[in-house]
Amino acid sequence: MTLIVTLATCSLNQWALDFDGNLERIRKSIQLAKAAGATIRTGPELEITGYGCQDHFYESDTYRHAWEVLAELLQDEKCHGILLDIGMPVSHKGVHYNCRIVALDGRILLIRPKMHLANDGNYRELRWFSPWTQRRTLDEYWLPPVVQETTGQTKVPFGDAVVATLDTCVGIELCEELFTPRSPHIDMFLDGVEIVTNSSGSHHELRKLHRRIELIKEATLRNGGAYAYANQQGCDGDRLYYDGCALVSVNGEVVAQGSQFSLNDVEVVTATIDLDDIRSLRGSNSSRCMQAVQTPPYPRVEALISLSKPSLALSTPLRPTRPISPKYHSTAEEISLGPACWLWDYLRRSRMSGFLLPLSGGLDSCSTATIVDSMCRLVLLAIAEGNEQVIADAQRLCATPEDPLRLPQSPQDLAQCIFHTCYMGTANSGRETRQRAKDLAAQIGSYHVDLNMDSMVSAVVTLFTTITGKTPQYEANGGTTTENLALQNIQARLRMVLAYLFAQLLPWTRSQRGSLLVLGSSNVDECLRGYMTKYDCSSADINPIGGISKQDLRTFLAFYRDKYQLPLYDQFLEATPSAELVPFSATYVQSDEAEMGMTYDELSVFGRLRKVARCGPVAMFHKLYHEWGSGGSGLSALAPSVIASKVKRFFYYYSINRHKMTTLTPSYHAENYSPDDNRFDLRPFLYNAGWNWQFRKIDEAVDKLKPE
Ligand SMILES: Nc1ncnc2c1ncn2[C@@H]1O[C@H](COP(=O)(O)OP(=O)(O)OC[C@H]2O[C@@H]([n+]3cccc(C(=O)O)c3)[C@H](O)[C@@H]2O)[C@@H](O)[C@H]1O
Ligand SMILES: Nc1ncnc2c1ncn2[C@@H]1O[C@H](COP(=O)(O)OP(=O)(O)OP(=O)(O)O)[C@@H](O)[C@H]1O
Ligand SMILES: NC(=O)CC[C@H](N)C(=O)O
Repeated sequence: MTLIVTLATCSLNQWALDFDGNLERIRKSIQLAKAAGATIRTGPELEITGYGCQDHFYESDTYRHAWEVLAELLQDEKCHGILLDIGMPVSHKGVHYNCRIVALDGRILLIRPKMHLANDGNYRELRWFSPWTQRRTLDEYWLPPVVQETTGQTKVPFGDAVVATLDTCVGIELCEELFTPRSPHIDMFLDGVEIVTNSSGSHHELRKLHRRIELIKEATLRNGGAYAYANQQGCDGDRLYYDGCALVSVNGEVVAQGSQFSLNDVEVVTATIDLDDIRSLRGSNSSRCMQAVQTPPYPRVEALISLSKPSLALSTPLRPTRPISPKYHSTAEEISLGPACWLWDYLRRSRMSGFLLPLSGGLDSCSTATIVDSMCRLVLLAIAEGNEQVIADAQRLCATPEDPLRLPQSPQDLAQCIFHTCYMGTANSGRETRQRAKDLAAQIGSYHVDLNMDSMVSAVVTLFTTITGKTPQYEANGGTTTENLALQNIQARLRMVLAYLFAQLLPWTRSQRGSLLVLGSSNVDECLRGYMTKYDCSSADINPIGGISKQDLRTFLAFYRDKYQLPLYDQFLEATPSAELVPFSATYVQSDEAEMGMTYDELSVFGRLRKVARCGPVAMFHKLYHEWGSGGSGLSALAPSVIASKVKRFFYYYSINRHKMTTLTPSYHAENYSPDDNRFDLRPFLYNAGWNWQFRKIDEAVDKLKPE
């Protein structure tokens, strides 16, 4: 007889330590799962506390409140009648674990601690938790009073076990366990487990989803079985955007997939599967059966529930969900959606009134502005779909004394309420950049200010002259490089001061309440090279593009131009990137790439080799010799000495400017070659920029490559 099971997994927009909000989102997901006919529900990793609590996982309050929230869920009868798999931290015998709680009808059946912790890149789970290393072993966990009173239980099994229901067997995996070479699901599936849940706290990185989906498909491809993946979604209080994409795979195929980027706080994804499909596939695979016989059994805890329904006996027959092709966004789409969703969460959760962006008419600040535009479009779509949370948040932001429940009527209308742009010109600013900034602001609908700040610059320079008796000059007027840089940096830095002043007072001038978040727009490449003034407009409150490369930003703007038919973007794409901080003439215009001594495309290559391929100067030279030199596939091979000088120049500038990364504005994490010193790329910031030993080795290699 066919046994049909409806599984529910979900993406929840949890927020670190927001226990009320997290509880309500979990509760809602359980109710939606039940309404969809599901008999088992899984949710994101550490969903009760939020994944990103970080050092709050040292605090006993975090554990105490997690139990209190769990007790509320257990005693809520609307959450009974379904097998629940809920995430929270648990302290056992003085050790902290990242756990899943399996519960049914108000009773806890099992606490399953994570066995393989995530500890690279942005992940630091070993800082707060220990892995449970006792394979297939159970201990007794004595419940805290708040749960004892609720469930009537005093102790429950704690450890590595699976859950036997009346008709099937369920295993549990937590996020990173899927990514390890010897994932627990392999042995669990071999031991007769038919459904594995995976609860994740997995954040977005451009082009990363493929890997995750391949691993999930692979999990059920060789062994047969069903795999239900849940993830957190949204900004839970940090630089990371968790990108949902709850998913169910059966026998190597995806049968259900949720959104990767969304403003919905609760998204439940269900799939109906036929257990017979799993059993018949397994029975026909002889080599798998032989391995299964040899697999040591897992301890089983019993759940007195039948997850399946005999499909033919139902008045409305349930049909297994058909396989689908997984959906992947292009990189440009990912940029238009991920940072936009993150900005919306940040804005509403910070309770600020909107954004202020110094808009220069260049590509970078144009990209930041475009991401805000994308956010406004997403908000309007969510309002049209009746998303109650988005409606409430938009009403708070757009309220007027006359209409406290005012809702924006268009993306431009929303931008007019919350988005402020400011062109801060000097004598060195070009007419074209000023006009482009104005045109872009009009297109997006931002409240735009176009000002000149020469009086401010000359006041500071005059003060300096009065005190020192010296007047710095631009190089073009006979000044030294130092004078030239100082005159540029003072313009750039005063823009930052002005930006914060306007962010604080612009709403007041418009009879609005509150103040604005200052947005930054340095991209990952210029940060890496240090081609920016420390504490200028790069020192903003948050930066949606700080983790995105110039190359990807160009692709993003071209995509946006085509998607919404906005020819104005051509002007930004065609313009030569320039800081416009020195006098220009008929024969000279400042250009980023000329001043940096390298192109943005080269910087992307250096950046990836430095961080992703973990290259020091010598390894980078070797790799680039194969890539760009005569051994490479490129048409115009570069001489070893040319490659050597490019590598040395990069490392020189990277190292003298590394200190700028310590004060980098918090940015949306998007790239695996991000130089973010605070969380992702932990390195010294005082280097011997001569790299004497390393550069000598490069010179020796170049000598060896010279023809005899
Ligand atoms: N090792 C170290 N540890 C800690 N701090 C250190 C330091 N070395 C210098 N510093 C500090 O950093 C300062 C130097 O940094 P900073 O003031 O930024 O100045 P700096 O890096 O010398 O110059 C700014 C760079 O950005 C370029 N730029 C300027 C303006 C705008 C743009 C643009 O794209 O819009 C680009 C400009 O061409 C130049 O390459 C020093 O005066 C000192 O205060
Ligand atoms: N004239 C200006 N008015 C307002 N903000 C400015 C101005 N010039 C620079 N800024 C701010 O300083 C940041 C850094 O300038 P930068 O020249 O590196 O970037 P950009 O002009 O946006 O892009 P690009 O590097 O492609 O020219 C800008 O993104 C912008 O936020
Ligand atoms: N929370 C986790 O275990 C996440 C780790 C995993 N490598 C990921 O990026 O999704």
